[in-house]
Amino acid sequence: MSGNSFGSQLKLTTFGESHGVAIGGILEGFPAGISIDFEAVQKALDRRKPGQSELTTDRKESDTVQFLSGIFEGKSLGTPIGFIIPNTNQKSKDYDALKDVYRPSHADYSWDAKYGSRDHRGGGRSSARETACRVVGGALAAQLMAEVKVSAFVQAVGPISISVPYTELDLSKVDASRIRCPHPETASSMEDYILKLKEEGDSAGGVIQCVITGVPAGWGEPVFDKLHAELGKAMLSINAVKGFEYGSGFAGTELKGSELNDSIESVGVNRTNHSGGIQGGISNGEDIYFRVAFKPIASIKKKQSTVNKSGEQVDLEIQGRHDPTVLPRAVPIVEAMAQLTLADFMLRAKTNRI
Ligand SMILES: Cc1cc2nc3c(=O)[nH]c(=O)nc-3n(C[C@H](O)[C@H](O)[C@H](O)COP(=O)(O)O)c2cc1C
Ligand SMILES: C=C(O[C@@H]1CC(C(=O)O)=C[C@@H](OP(=O)(O)O)[C@H]1O)C(=O)O
Repeated sequence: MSGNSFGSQLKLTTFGESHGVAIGGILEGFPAGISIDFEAVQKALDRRKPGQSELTTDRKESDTVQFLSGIFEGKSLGTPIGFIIPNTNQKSKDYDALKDVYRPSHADYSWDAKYGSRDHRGGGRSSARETACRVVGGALAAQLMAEVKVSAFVQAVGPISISVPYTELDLSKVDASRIRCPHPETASSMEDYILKLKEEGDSAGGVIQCVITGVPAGWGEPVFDKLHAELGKAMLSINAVKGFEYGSGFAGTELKGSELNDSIESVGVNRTNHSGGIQGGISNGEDIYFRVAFKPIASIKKKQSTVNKSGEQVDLEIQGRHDPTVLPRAVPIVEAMAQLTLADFMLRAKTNRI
């Protein structure tokens, strides 16, 4: 299996299945001499871990990370940082009924078609459990970029969305609601909507917006490795992601050039930021902002019709501990993938000019 690594200069490789002994990762290219803030890493993991509230899966994991290498006396050595997170609360019996039955819109059939066999328990390696390792990598990457602030929040759940731009939101309040939406009235409607669908045995999708401040002009490699292209890959590699747009995105196509162009006030300062802080694949020093679309969770209790491995029709009512929506737990995953992408480009930028 290839494709378990992300990044160029700073590279995260992850391994492990949801119901195996542990998941883990190796972060290569992390510079030596950095004092590691272990508390910040655990705090990020706590925001992603399962079992947080009735808006998330009931699986209870402490997601305590154990560092195995690359750190000595609290500082990075410049050598690969290896780590594991034990799996402690698997309920593999929940998946017995799914061994030979394909869940609609999960990864069951496509994995079987590709590999001929799979660890069906908890979705195996296709489970979003793997994303805990990305959060460790992201929290370490963030420690290389003191000036950069990455803030994600839930902007929409199903048909309910925040109607004001991010510039009018207090992003320090994201964690004030369980859904991680910084607009209190909208957050409450979002939670009601999710809980109603959960009661009906259904699930909800939505949109996460991410805002990044403090990136200087000059990060991003302008041909294949454009900053927005790598951010797009980072986001689209997260489980259940269906779309990515940055800056004016799809809505910008309805404007004229004269309306969309960011008119220039002075060198490095624009009057608007429809570009989303990226021009020609390179950061221009303004806020970077993008949106990520997540589909509703595939594993729902509501009756669905599917087939088993032998091709027989089966009625399926999925049991087990599933998230009614990915959104609140996906917020720290989006942040982590953005942090990994940015730190990689920060290190790459250091070789651009002597
Ligand atoms: C934070 C998070 C939690 C998730 N929890 C579940 C879950 O409990 N049940 C489920 O069926 N899918 C869950 N997913 C989505 C699946 O992992 C994903 O749909 C599956 O791997 C198939 O991949 P795809 O939807 O990207 O095609 C979750 C995704 C994320 C990001
Ligand atoms: C365990 C996590 O989330 C899991 C993601 C997931 C899926 O299909 O992606 C399915 C569920 O797995 P299980 O049935 O084993 O509880 C979630 O709980 C986690 O994020 O750490």
